[in-house]
Amino acid sequence: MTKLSVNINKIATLRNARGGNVPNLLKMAEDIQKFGAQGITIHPRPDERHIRYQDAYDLKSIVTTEYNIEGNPMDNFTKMVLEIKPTQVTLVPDAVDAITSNAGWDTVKHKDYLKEIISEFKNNGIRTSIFVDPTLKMIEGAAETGTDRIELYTEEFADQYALGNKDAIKPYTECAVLASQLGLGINAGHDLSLDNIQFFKENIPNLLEVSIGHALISEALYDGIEKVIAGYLQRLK
Ligand SMILES: CC(=O)[C@@H](O)[C@H](O)COP(=O)(O)O
Ligand SMILES: NCC(=O)COP(=O)(O)O
Repeated sequence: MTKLSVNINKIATLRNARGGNVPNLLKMAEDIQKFGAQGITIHPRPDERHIRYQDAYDLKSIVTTEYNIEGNPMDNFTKMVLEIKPTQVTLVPDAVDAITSNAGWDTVKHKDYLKEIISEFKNNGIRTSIFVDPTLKMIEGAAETGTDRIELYTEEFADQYALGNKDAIKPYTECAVLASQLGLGINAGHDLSLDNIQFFKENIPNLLEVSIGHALISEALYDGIEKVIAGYLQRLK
């Protein structure tokens, strides 16, 4: 089975737009789990433009499924993760000012750095995953860091699939096969959606978890809009 971990960054984006507490991030996290999602993912960024560091602490007691915190292991992030002790930390090499994640780790160049930080998280009982592009060399490098899992960076697959290029799955399948052979667990994420998730799942052996946010929250808006408009019209009669 592949677990669905819902990334709630976009709920926080909406909340922050007005400075109040609507939508309520903690209530949404509770409900998302009540509706069956098997995990909650957050990716706090240094400018706290969506998830705030305080949200990460507040969510600790709300997330009763798998709590996955993603980010670049700079000092503040690492301190926070070690204090919260989520189920999993996913390390992403994004720049401080990145609009969104846009690359995986160079697991060869940064092997020693990753080894050190991964062992610190693991010694604290936190499962580790590292965000990687779908290239065999990066998977081999990942295995040498001691990480429990990798997260395949799926933006390229999602872009190509939307253009009708189903062959774009091939490097992901090859990397998943190699990762399994090397004893790595396999997660995936970025731009996965209702359109592409089934094809992705069917072609990736041993896919343990997907984290999905941007498309899922957008789809929830589209799916909910008819009901909400009807509710307003009813009250305006
Ligand atoms: C690692 C990854 O692909 C996601 O965490 C994504 O980067 C979400 O971050 P934003 O919501 O800030 O785009
Ligand atoms: N790790 C990927 C993630 O959490 C969600 O990415 P996206 O669905 O917002 O692109």
